[in-house]
Amino acid sequence: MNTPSSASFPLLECRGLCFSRNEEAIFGPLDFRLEPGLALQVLGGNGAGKTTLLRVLAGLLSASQGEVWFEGQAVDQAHLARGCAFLGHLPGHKADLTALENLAFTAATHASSLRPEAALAEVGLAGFDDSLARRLSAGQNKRLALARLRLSAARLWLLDEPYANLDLDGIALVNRLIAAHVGGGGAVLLTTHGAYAAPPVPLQTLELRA
Ligand SMILES: Nc1ncnc2c1ncn2[C@@H]1O[C@H](COP(=O)(O)OP(=O)(O)OP(=O)(O)O)[C@@H](O)[C@H]1O
Repeated sequence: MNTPSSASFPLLECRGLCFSRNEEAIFGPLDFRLEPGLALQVLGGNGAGKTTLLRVLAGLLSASQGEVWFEGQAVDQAHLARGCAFLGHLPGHKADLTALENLAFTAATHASSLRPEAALAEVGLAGFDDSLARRLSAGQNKRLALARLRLSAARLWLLDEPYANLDLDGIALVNRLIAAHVGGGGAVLLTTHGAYAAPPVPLQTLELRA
C-alpha cells in the first residue's frame, strides 16, 4: 500500500462532519481543511457547539456523520485521540501530583527533548516544581496545562478557550506558544468567543451558530 506523503495533504480535513445529541443537531455538516503552519479559530456564542467540535476532533466524542482526515488518511476516533494534543476547560493533569511530576509523566510519554523544568520555567512557573497541582490557582493550572502541551509531540493542537483564566502575560504566552508551534509546521484549532486578540499567525475562521 502506498502511504501518502503528509507534506501534500492538509493536517486535518473534515468532510460533512455532524454531531447530534438525542437527534438534535449540535453542529454540522462542517467541511473545512487546516494546513500545517496555520491556525483555525472557531467562533460562536455560548452553546454554539465549539467545545463539542473540539471534543469530537480530540477523539473524546464520536461524530454522528461525516469523515475526519488526518495527514491525508481517513481516521477513526481512536486515531484522533492519539494524534492530537487537547487543552480543554479542565486542566487535565493529576491534582495530587506536583507540577514537575505531572510534566515528567508527559515528557516521558512523548519522549520530549525539552526538560520538564525548562517547560515549567517557560510558562512562568519556575519555583513551583514541588507544588501540588491542586494547590495551584486557576491561571497557574492553565499555565501547567500549557507546559504539558509544550512537551507533547502532537502536530495538531486543539485549544478550547486557551486564554481563559490567564492574565495579560499569560495571554501573551499562549500567543507565543501558538506562534512557535505553527511556525514549526504544526497547526492549531482554537475556540474563542472573539473577545481576545487572535494569535499572531496566519489565521482562518470557522463560525458556528447555535
Ligand atoms: N454533556 C452534555 N449533555 C447534553 N448536552 C450538552 C452536553 N454538553 C454540551 N451540551 C449542549 O450542546 C450544545 C453545545 O455545547 P458546547 O459546550 O459545545 O458549546 P460552546 O460553543 O462550547 O459553548 P460555550 O461558549 O458556552 O463554552 C449546548 O446546547 C449544550 O447545552
